[in-house]
Amino acid sequence: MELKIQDLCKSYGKKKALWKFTTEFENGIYGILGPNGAGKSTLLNILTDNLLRDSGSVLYDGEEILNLGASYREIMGYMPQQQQLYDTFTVTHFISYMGTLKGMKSRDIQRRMDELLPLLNLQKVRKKKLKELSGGMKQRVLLLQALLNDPKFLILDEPTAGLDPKERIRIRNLISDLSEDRIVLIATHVVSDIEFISKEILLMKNGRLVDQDSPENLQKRIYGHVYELCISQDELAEVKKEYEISNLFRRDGEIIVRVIADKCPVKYDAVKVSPTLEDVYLYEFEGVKRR
Ligand SMILES: Nc1ncnc2c1ncn2[C@@H]1O[C@H](COP(=O)(O)OP(=O)(O)OP(=O)(O)O)[C@@H](O)[C@H]1O
Repeated sequence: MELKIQDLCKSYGKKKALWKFTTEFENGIYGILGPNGAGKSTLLNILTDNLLRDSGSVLYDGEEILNLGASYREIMGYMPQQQQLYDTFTVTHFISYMGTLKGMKSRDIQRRMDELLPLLNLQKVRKKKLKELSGGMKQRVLLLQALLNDPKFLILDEPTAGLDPKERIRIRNLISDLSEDRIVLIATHVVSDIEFISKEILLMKNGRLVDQDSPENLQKRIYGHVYELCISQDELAEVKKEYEISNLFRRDGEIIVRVIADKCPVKYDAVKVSPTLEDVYLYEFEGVKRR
C-alpha cells in the first residue's frame, strides 16, 4: 500500500500554506515536525478530505483520493486534536455514533468496539460520560474512534497534547503496536513522541517539505554541530548570544550547556556529542547563530 502526494498546493490569499508538497508513504510510522504555521494542519486537512486543495494530487495505490469518494472513509482513520467531545455521550455511545458517521454497520461497530476497548484500556470506563474522563482517557477514546474501521491510513494530529509522561508513553506504545500493515502519519510538536517509533521524519517549514529521512540519518547529518560546554555563570550570557542552546543544567557550581554550533566552540571546554532529534529540530528551524 502506498500514498503518493505530488505538488500539493494550498494558499490563503497571498499566504502559501502548502507549496509544491511532494512525498511518498509506505506502511510504517511517519512523524511530521514543524514550527507553528509550517502547514501541518493544512496538509492533514487535505489528506482527511476536510479541505480543498488548490492543485496537486494525492494518490492512494495509484487512485486519486478525491475519486475514491465514500470508500476513502473506509481506508482512512483520523484522530483530531483534543477538542470538546460530545461531553454528555458515554464512551460506547460516542464510539457507536462515530462508527455510524463512518458508514459502518452496527454489528461491525460492536465487534470492533469489543476488540478495541480492552486494547486501549477503556473497558472499565465504557459507560462513563466523556466529560467524566481524564485527558489521557479522552485521547484514547479519540484514538479508538480513529481505529474503528481498521484503517489502512491513520492520521494522528497531536495525539499526546496535554498529557502527562505516563499517558504519553502509553499512547506512543499503542500507536507503535498498531502501526503494522498501515501508514501512520503523526503531526506533533513533541519530538519524543515520534523520535523512536518513526520510520521517517518529515520536517516542514513555510508550507514546504524541508527534509524527509529516518531519524538516524537526520541525526547523522548534523553530527559535528552539537557540543556540550562546561562554563561558568559569567560565560553564560555570552554563550546564549553566540549559540542556540538545546539544554542547560547546573552541576556543582558549573553550568553544562548543550549548543548547536557550525563549528567547535574552541574557546570553551567543549565536547562533541551525538545529536538527538530535538537537536535536528533546533538546527533546522532555529538555525546556527553566527557572530
Ligand atoms: N483558514 C485560514 N485562513 C487564513 N490563513 C490560514 C488559515 N489556515 C491556516 N492559515 C495560515 O496558513 C499557514 C499554515 O497554517 P497551518 O495551520 O497549516 O500550520 P501548522 O503547521 O498546523 O501550525 P500549528 O503548529 O500552529 O498548528 C499559517 O501561516 C496560517 O496562518
